[in-house]
Amino acid sequence: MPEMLRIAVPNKGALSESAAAMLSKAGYRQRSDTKDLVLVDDINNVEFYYLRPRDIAVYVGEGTLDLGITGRDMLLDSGANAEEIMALGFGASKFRFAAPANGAWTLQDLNGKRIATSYPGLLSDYLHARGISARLIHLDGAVESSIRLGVADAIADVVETGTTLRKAGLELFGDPILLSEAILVQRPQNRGDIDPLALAHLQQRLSGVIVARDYVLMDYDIPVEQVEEASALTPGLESPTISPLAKEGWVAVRVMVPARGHQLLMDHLHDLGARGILVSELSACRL
Ligand SMILES: Nc1ncnc2c1ncn2[C@@H]1O[C@H](COP(=O)(O)OP(=O)(O)OP(=O)(O)O)[C@@H](O)[C@H]1O
Ligand SMILES: O=P(O)(O)OC[C@H]1O[C@H](OP(=O)(O)OP(=O)(O)O)[C@H](O)[C@@H]1O
Ligand SMILES: [Mg+2]
Repeated sequence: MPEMLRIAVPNKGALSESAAAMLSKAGYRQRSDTKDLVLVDDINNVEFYYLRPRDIAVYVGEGTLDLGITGRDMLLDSGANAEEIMALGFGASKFRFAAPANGAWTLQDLNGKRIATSYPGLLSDYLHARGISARLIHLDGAVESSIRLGVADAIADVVETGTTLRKAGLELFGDPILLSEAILVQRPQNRGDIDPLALAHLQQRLSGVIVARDYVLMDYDIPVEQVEEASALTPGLESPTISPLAKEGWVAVRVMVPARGHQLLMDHLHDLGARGILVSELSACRL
């Protein structure tokens, strides 16, 4: 039996529920009590450690744990030696500058100013690379209040919908500093090997969940003369499966299509002459 894979999972915060849900869909046991710190999944030979997402890159970077789920922004901010190996398609956010509305700020205006942030590592790398010298004010959270309260002139913070910024009377400026999402990280190669087969299975399972989330399975019948045009609309991931139908001159097509916009696709296929168009949700897949 190879050694148990040890995986860190966010214990709370913006990423924790989606991370646990993704692992459950991928067939792994997850904790039922949010106070549990460790969970052993014997069947899959995996041990899950529930940790603060900010600390996960540190544990994995030090090689104490094999793998972890965290935010790309948190990995880069930590400066830890963990390596991003897969984007997980949830927990998307932008890391951006903001300042009081109508101030018409530019990046260069930050020279000599105070910038509040919970991500000082990420921010100082960015400013340094652009030759901007500013004073960083490191706060734990609720960074949007720092300007009104007089400890900063501008902020660099996580923005998802932008609601928090607007409520604080702030507006964005400059390009996004970073586009972040939840990622899978692995420990550096020089900190010991990860069983390659176990890692491949984990990644295949997670990819399967991502694809099952973003695609649906579509079946339709169509006259042979129209099948080429229909296939161009529904090329599938590799290519559509086309089978003969008992009805002369017709074929059946089975193909995966993006979940987003599939109703519009059904309109177009129907206009082309397709009939019996069925859509089924995917619960899992392995490509
Ligand atoms: N709306 C959001 N608010 C905060 N973080 C978000 C949001 N959407 C996605 N994220 C991502 O989630 C991660 C932050 O997670 P979390 O909320 O646990 O951190 P935290 O703000 O430091 O913790 P806490 O708020 O519990 O003190 C980052 O990778 C961030 O990019
Ligand atoms: O663009 P929005 O959708 O408004 O989301 C972004 C806000 O949410 C997060 O705060 P959180 O609730 O994690 O509190 P914190 O600042 O104390 O971490 C983040 O730090 C922003 O303040
Ligand atoms: Mg937060």
